[in-house]
Amino acid sequence: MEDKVYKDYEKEFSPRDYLDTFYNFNSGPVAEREIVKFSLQNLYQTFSAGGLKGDVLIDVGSGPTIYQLLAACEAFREIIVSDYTPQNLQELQKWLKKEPGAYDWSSIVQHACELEGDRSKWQEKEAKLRKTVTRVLKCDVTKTPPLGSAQVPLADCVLTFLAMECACLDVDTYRAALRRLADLLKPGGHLVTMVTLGFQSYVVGPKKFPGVYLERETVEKALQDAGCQVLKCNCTPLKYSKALCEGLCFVVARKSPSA
Ligand SMILES: C[S@@+](CC[C@H](N)C(=O)[O-])C[C@H]1O[C@@H](n2cnc3c(N)ncnc32)[C@H](O)[C@@H]1O
Repeated sequence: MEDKVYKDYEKEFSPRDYLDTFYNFNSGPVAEREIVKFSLQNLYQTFSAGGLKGDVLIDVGSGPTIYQLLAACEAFREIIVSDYTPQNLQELQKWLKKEPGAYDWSSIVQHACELEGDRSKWQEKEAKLRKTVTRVLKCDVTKTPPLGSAQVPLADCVLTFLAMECACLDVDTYRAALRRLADLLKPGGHLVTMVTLGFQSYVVGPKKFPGVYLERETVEKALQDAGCQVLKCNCTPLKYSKALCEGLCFVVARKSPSA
């Protein structure tokens, strides 16, 4: 691997390399598979019966991935996905429109369905998710507003998985980005995030991308200072084989009802 660190997602990030590295559920590294399972389990617990639900969920920094929406698509009427990188948005559209060459998520979708009680319903789940995602938008969490000029309703839930620590290269930028995400929420809405802890960099194909080093306490404080109360913080020492990091943290926070 080169020592050079790439920061320009638009020029350098390959969605297919990313998917092949981190979401090759059947034949990829055990660590990456266990992390997907950890994510799906936490998402299932958060959005299944009796959990969070509502009209609109906005996923910020979706990347080229859909696994993070498999539980939520049962609980929200509409899902808006967004990412900074145009080629990621194209990769998402390919899957949503069932175009030739779209990434095969079926093993991961089957695992999500197994958690819900019936692995065989994976095709229905894919159809449900395709129907529930209504918009695919460009976003930049370092800008205000992060979704640019797109008119979006205030969300019942903002989801952001493994993206803020890549988009923001220092803690102040991370904290500002979380405040922007909280601004997308209705009062009392929920912010659900998965964060790589002790993060330094990750490898996508032949390229290394940087990130910000975050500790659990920094994440919790940033959420509180963005006007959110942390309801759940589930950390694991699981580490990617293709990233320099110390663990992961799944967090559910609630924006103050009076904000
Ligand atoms: C590690 S990927 C995470 C993708 C996906 N959410 C997942 O769970 O695998 C990091 C993502 O952050 C996005 N990103 C980078 N800079 C960004 C910015 N300024 N605003 C929003 N997203 C950004 C990248 O395009 C990339 O999709």
